[in-house]
Amino acid sequence: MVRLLHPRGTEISFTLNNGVRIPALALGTANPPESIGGTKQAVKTAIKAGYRHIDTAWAYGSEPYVGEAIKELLEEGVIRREDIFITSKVWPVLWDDAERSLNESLQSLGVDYIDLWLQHWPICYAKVKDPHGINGLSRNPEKENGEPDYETSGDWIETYVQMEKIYLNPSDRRVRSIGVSNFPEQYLERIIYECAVKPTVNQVEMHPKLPQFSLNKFCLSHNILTAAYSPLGSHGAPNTKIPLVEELAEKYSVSPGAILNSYHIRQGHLVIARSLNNARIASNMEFATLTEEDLDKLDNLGVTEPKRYVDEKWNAIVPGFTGKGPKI
Ligand SMILES: NC(=O)C1=CN([C@@H]2O[C@H](COP(=O)(O)OP(=O)(O)OC[C@H]3O[C@@H](n4cnc5c(N)ncnc54)[C@H](OP(=O)(O)O)[C@@H]3O)[C@@H](O)[C@H]2O)C=CC1
Ligand SMILES: O=C1O[C@H](CO)[C@@H](O)[C@@H]1O
Repeated sequence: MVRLLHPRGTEISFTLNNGVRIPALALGTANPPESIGGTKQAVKTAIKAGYRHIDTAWAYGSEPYVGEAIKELLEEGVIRREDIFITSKVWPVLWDDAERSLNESLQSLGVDYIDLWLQHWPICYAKVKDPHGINGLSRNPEKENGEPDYETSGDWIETYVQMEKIYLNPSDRRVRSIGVSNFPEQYLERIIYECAVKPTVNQVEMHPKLPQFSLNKFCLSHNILTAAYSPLGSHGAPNTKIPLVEELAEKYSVSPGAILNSYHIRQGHLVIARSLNNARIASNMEFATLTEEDLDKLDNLGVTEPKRYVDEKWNAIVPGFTGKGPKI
């Protein structure tokens, strides 16, 4: 007999510091350009399987496909808008125009509100026209020498200030919660000190090889939820091949992807895993009640085999962000 063990990762939710409920497991949609069209089917498959949280961003180019999937699911009566949770983000080229970012995300997604809206990175990029970019703007503008083209007169906090203004306007219902992404502790401290609205979430790369102990401790003490991106190790899912992860998958009769997701959910963190494959979308939903001993062993990988997979050039200009990009 096949026994269906509950809960699944998709059935667990947490409460943000503003009282909004958030499903613990999200489907990621930062799909590579060559397969971005598959996002629509992946979202439909995921929602039909039980996912209730989709993570996207202005910069991913996936919002129109997420939007098409939602439209069809609503038409088919599979869900109502209020049954699903959508996270989107403001990319640093729109650091001084959060309003434009929000309007374009809403338009692409075909919805009239976003559940969680994040500042994607605490940096300011120059706006450079690019017909092949996102909505006519280069996603990662570069100078002639190949260095990132930053808006040096900009202050990254401006983005959050604009976001909180929209969030705080009682007659504006377009955003239910706001938060940040890729923020080290000292950046969070500045927001907490200078802004009126504490971020609900800080979305960062996190997995056993990058357990983010200090940042998690800080966020917990400020009632900010951490969300783990690239839990599987990003492209090709190298973390699913870690022997300890495979061993635990066998012990709990779940997939390695489920072990990696459960590692976060079990500790009260959100997790975002991406897949375009129906079977993997389903297997990533499984949940294992990992013991403290299992968690300790997984945590130890961060000491013995530390690894960051998403290491963009611009990481280096965010002091405290432990990327390995070139110092500029
Ligand atoms: N805020 C930020 O700056 C960032 C946010 N993110 C968000 O987090 C999401 C997840 O991170 P991401 O970097 O995409 O990578 P993930 O760690 O989710 O890994 C995705 C890769 O794993 C494969 N995969 C998925 N499930 C399994 C499985 N069970 N077994 C084996 N392989 C599997 C996928 O391939 P396949 O499709 O073939 O299954 C894909 O190649 C993003 O999509 C995005 O939404 C990501 C990076 C940065
Ligand atoms: O969200 C994001 O996704 C890409 C990597 O997949 C990264 O540039 C950005 O922070």
